[in-house]
Amino acid sequence: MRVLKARTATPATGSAEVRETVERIIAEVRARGDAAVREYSEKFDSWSPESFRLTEEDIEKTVATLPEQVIADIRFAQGQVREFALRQRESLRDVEVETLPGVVLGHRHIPVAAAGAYVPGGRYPLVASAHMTVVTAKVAGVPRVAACTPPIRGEVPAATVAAMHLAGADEIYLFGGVQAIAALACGTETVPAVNMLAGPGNAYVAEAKRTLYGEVGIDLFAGPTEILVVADGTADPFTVAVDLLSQAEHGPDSPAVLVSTSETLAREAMAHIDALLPGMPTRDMAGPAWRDYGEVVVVDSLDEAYALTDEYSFEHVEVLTANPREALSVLRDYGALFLGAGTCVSFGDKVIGTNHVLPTRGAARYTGGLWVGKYLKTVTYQEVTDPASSALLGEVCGRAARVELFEGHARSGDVRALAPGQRPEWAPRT
Ligand SMILES: NC(=O)c1ccc[n+]([C@@H]2O[C@H](COP(=O)([O-])OP(=O)(O)OC[C@H]3O[C@@H](n4cnc5c(N)ncnc54)[C@H](O)[C@@H]3O)[C@@H](O)[C@H]2O)c1
Ligand SMILES: N[C@H](CO)Cc1c[nH]c[nH+]1
Ligand SMILES: [Zn+2]
Repeated sequence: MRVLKARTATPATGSAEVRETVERIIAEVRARGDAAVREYSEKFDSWSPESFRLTEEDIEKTVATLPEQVIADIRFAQGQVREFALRQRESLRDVEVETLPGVVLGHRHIPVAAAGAYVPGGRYPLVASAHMTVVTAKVAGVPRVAACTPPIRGEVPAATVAAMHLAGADEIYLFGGVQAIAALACGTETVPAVNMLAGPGNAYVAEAKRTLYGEVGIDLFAGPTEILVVADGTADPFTVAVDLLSQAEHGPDSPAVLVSTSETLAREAMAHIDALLPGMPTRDMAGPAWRDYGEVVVVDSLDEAYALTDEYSFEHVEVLTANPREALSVLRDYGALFLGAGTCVSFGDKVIGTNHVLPTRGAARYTGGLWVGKYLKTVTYQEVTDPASSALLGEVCGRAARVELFEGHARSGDVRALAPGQRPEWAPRT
């Protein structure tokens, strides 16, 4: 393995500075509600409207400002996301089985009653995150979806508001950052609390969700964007360079990694990046990201490339090789996989229909991305209608509980093992 370019910085996600800031803002919002939300919104976003929640009239006026093509494209993307989410929902069957005569065990998928959908907006208006969070929640059957996004440079992000509205959001708030996450999780005088939070965000937003987990549910840890490209000598180095920069532009803390079996391709891709960066309108993000978090590694075989890719456990993995589909059965740890040159991470981000809210910072080792299943609670139930089965279970339960020294549990089993009218020997004589 040869490293042609190494990263020079460590991401701030989860750093002491981020954790302290997050804890302070959450404590303030918990203690002082709307007043604290307003203070932090003023401080970080120069934003202090009369009400953070948009009225129906505000929403209609905002949607009306947008060109028809923008609305049509939002509808197209939401149609793709909805279609895939519906199919995924259909794949989740309720289960009911009889494991012994008259012993019925089952599970049901019940949507959470209220979900918060965070749509990022600090640097870019992430319109598509509204499709991913709100459409998916609605397909899951969540009755109340409260969506929020920060203003973008002091302006209402009109396309994001339209996307939230068209996706079916029940409430739309214009606030962002930790204060928004805390308001939705803890509730304030004007923001009813939700049961679960979903959506991506910067290091502060991701850390806020992690901190509040337990008090509310969260979808997953979805922080600053990451991309890893696996390429062999058949890949186009220009496409490799363009795709790496496509995600580096998210922010100066977005890692972009190339793992290649071809040193020639790797060097050509690096040269293209150097040539492309100065003319890129988003070079202020992509430039530092590539400089500090860009990596290029040359490996001896695709097997080595796949092993290294699993080690990185990145959010996005593009496979640009002669036989990209091979990676599907080999790779284990990634958020989303993009097979072949016909597609790219940007398709997943915007239009193709898979969800772009994905695990970062190694979370792909234990979870996939957002999907309908994340908004559902899989709960079990049981019923025993055959007295003989109830008696059998009671006997085994009594013995098993006494092995664990749980006399109270054992007695619940005992009473099911008795004939009608019988009393256990441990029952007090009256
Ligand atoms: N993993 C995923 O699925 C995924 C998907 C889309 C986007 N993303 C990531 O989402 C992020 C979006 O970040 P963003 O910043 O543009 O928008 P954001 O909405 O996540 O964060 C903006 C908010 O951060 C707060 N903030 C900014 N500086 C702060 C500070 N110093 N202290 C406390 N709070 C502060 C502000 O209140 C602001 O409203 C990017 O990192 C992007 O890569 C991830
Ligand atoms: N790449 C992001 C996920 O990390 C999603 C996104 C939306 N728009 C642009 N990008
Ligand atoms: Zn992106």
